Amino acid sequence: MTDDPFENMLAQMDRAEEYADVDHSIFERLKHPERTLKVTLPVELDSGEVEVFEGYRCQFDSARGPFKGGVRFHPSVTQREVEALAGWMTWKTALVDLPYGGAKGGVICEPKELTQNDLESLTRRYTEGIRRMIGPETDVPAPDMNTNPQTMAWMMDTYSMYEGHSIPQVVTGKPLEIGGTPGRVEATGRGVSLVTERLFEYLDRDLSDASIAIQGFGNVGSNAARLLDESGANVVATSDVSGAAYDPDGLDVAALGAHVDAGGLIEEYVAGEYRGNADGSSWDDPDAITNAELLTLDVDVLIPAAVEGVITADNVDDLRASAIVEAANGPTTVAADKALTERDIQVVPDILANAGGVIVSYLEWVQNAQEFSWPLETVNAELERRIGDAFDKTIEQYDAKQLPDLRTAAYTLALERTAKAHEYRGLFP
Ligand SMILES: NC(=O)C1=CN([C@@H]2O[C@H](COP(=O)(O)OP(=O)(O)OC[C@H]3O[C@@H](n4cnc5c(N)ncnc54)[C@H](O)[C@@H]3O)[C@@H](O)[C@H]2O)C=CC1
Ligand SMILES: O=C(O)CCC(=O)C(=O)O
Repeated sequence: MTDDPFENMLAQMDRAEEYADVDHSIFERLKHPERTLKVTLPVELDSGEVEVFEGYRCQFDSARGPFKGGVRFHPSVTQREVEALAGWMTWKTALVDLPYGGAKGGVICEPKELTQNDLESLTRRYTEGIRRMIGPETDVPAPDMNTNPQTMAWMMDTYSMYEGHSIPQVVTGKPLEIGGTPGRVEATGRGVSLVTERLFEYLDRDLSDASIAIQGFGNVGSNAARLLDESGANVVATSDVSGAAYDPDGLDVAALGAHVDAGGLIEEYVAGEYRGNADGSSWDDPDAITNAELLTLDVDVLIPAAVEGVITADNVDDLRASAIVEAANGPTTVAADKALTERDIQVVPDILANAGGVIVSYLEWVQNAQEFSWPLETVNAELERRIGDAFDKTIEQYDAKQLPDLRTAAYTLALERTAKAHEYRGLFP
């Protein structure tokens, strides 16, 4: 089996093809990104050195509307990864029925080693590099790993400088003060929490009795943990790149959030070096475990919310969770997926589970176009309606067609919708 996320995305498509009502020639067309731009980004760092970074923007498919997708800053970014992520964006926007195609961007860098000035210079350089590709009607970036509202503000400002006037809707996930929407920062985590609740309703199980392990405590993982904790579930483990914290009686999610917001690592938290209150003392005393151990905990729900390719043929037999909700993009390889299906472990696929972010990005974009702003309650209600509807349609497809798993159900819907758009538009000769 391959570690290449693009091959994994193609293999997921192949698994769905036999059940999807899609002409094989159009299906073959859907396996190729429309275009990928590679940019070279020389940046003068605060240290005085000039470092040359590399970045990408892949526009995968635009049959259903403008390209849409986040920008990732991470040392392991590759062109293939960005192309896989752009493909997943295409299936995600189709599944949740947004009038968008799919795109993704990435810059190879280690943000932890860069100052705030360095990050601003790099972001502006990257935006300049891809600015002929993006635009409010063509391709609309958003945050992903290691990027945030501040990154989007720099992108919006750089793009606007070249255009000569402010164009807020060129990116989503902006700060509120420059056209962001309430609810975007926590939207992906909120969607993960809503989808987990729906899954438990569908399985006729009680979420308030459930134990949950979440790999990754960044934007998505921490918000999912907070909202699931608030809904009564028991978050027993979480992690970051430094390691994992585990307490079978349940973690103090609020304390962990305060620690991480103050710049703390999970390995410091489990060592008792707590940054959340003035005297540095911690009242939570979890065990230190590894990220690998977190994945195999005996829990009701496992939520991978960090990087792709963490559930593989090598560890799938050791997994003990009875359900998996994929908050990260592409956390499960196809080989592992088949094993999970055979073991009857329900997996809510990434293109459904983490779609809350792009749904609220769409709501931000619509508000920008209308030059009108909505209150948080309206945004959250619309998020719940849209992700709930996509969940129900995926379940209907799964039950009606007796499909092997929820990913196949989600992919058949997404592929059929995207193929239909190609047929109507006549992009297929
Ligand atoms: N931010 C968003 O709105 C969306 C994000 N996603 C996906 O969710 C995942 C997480 O994204 P964010 O929370 O935005 O990123 P983030 O940068 O805010 O947080 C990432 C978290 O994962 C941890 N991490 C990184 N590498 C790791 C590793 N090798 N092992 C264990 N933990 C590791 C980090 O320490 C951090 O806690 C990604 O797969 C991303 O593509 C999906 C949809 C939308
Ligand atoms: O909010 C968006 O437009 C895209 C978020 C994203 O990158 C993702 O869903 O993977």
